[in-house]
Amino acid sequence: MSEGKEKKIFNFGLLRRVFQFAAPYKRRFYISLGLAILLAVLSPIRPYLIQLTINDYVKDGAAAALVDKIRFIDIVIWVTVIQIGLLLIESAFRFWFSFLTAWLGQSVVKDLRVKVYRKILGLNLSQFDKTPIGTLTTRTINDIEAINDIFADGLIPIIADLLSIIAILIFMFVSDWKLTLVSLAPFPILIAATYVFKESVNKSFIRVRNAVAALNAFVQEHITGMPVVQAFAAEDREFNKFKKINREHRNANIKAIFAYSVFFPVVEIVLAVGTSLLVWWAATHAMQLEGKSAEDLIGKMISFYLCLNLLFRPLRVIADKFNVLQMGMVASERVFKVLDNDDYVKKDGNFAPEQVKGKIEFDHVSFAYVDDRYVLKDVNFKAQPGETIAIVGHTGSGKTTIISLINRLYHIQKGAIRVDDVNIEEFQLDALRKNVGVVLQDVFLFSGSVLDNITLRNPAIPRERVVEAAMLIGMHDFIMQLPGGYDYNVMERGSSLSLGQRQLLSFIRALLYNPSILILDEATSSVDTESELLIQEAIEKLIAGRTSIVIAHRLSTIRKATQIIVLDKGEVKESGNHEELMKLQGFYYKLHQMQFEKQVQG
Ligand SMILES: Nc1ncnc2c1ncn2[C@@H]1O[C@H](COP(=O)(O)OP(=O)(O)OP(=O)(O)O)[C@@H](O)[C@H]1O
Repeated sequence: MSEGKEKKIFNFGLLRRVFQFAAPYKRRFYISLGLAILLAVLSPIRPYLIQLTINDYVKDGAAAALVDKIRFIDIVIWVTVIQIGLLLIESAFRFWFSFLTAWLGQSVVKDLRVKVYRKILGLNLSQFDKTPIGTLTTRTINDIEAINDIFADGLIPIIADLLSIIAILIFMFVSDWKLTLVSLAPFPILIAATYVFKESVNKSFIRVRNAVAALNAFVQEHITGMPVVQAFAAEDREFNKFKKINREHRNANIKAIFAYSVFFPVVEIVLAVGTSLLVWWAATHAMQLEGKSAEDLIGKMISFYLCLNLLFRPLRVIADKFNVLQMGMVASERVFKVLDNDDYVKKDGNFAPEQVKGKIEFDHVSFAYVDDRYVLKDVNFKAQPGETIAIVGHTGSGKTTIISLINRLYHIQKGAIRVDDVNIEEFQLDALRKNVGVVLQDVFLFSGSVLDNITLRNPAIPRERVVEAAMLIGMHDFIMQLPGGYDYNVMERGSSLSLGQRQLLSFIRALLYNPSILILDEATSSVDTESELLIQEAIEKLIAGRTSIVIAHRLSTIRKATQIIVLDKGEVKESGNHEELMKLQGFYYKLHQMQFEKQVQG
């Protein structure tokens, strides 16, 4: 996002939308606003009481002390008790106010995060191709946290501070406008300093945030890619890059700290000058006045001194709060962009069969991931229930794309894909996907137990069925050898298991869900002969009785396929069974010689 956009503070539409999320907590929201008003009204009372006490009791009391010492002491004690009482009430309200605004912020954050995550879960896969993972993580974690600050440290506290500033100013002006003007004479300096400070801190904050994002992205990426870094002995180079990003992070923070270090002494100096002017004016004028007027002025001077302190307290932090508000607004704009993304998977079909028979048809299908760069061109094929279709072709020919389209991970631009003669667009998405089992080459495992990874935490699948399926696939003995067996904790992304083992686990998963259609992307990695046999047998068991579409890398799978589709640059070059295609001596024949014959030799 450009910095120009970051500057936009008061986008009221945006603010209104943020506050709509507080609607379920309306009562607490209004209570916090009420408290803000109450605190504002309370703020000038203490200075006023002091003024009153000094004017009406202390100076009179001095005279009265000669007459009625006991009565004078009584009054002073009472005034002190009232002062303490007021302070306690104010503190209690302030605690309630801070707690409520923080509570509101956290509740809004909780609701928003659920909404954003639900949205992310439903986004079309093409969105994940376009948006880096780090960005979506930032939206769900950091940006939403910044929205919390709009409530806890932003708008409502700013309203509370402004109201108390206004209340104190009114009191001061009503009490003595000349004295007010004199003591506030250095204020324009403060306003200018606040403005400069706000701008400078804001710029530093943007730099800090970018630096944090860069640090996060760098560490995340390099820990994931550590095998590559170490294998290519790139540690030193990467370490130096890290140091550079880290230095930028420190520099950005130091800029912000510098602004704070200049601003706070400036505030203190302005306060001191204001106080000196107040004392100087009151003292010189008191000397020129006589009797009651002179004594009143002294009372006012003391209460104004308190007022100045009360004024400066919110002023010191208001610039900071404006920054927090501004950050929150920028963050909310980004979060709403995710919420407003209408490229989500539309579950609009209503055909929801329990179990499909498994007929698949690609009817003149053309597809492009981006604009009109078609990666599949006019693809046609049919698979009858129970048949196995093997897709072969060079790398980048569109094999993975074909299998991604069957369960509607992407929408096709031209043609139609039908399952049981019904266009897949007319299926209810869940129903379609329940019928299409997918086993990918790079099996993604979540951190959790082997059992959790097989069932995907579906409580409807009992452990016994998992064991049964594992036995059928031939994985049971292997799993039992792991420490903890089915409860063995698979590390993040399954790195503690080999590629072949991971694929076998996902075979068990597919078998359990018992889909009528199976999509299988065979792992290309070479495994030892024993595992190879295990995998071959498992594949046979897996595809038996289902319509299977296999991106085949094994000659054994290809030979057994009912039909082989030969893809080249997104087009079907040839199709038929192994014998037919070999006889043709065309594209498949050459591919076979190049890719598969070495398997026979090997
Ligand atoms: N998410 C994506 N966004 C944009 N283009 C993509 C995307 N995925 C694949 N492509 C492009 O589509 C074309 C077909 O890719 P696909 O992954 O289907 O090939 P493949 O035959 O499965 O290759 P391989 O055998 O290497 O897995 C390639 O040119 C690829 O660059």
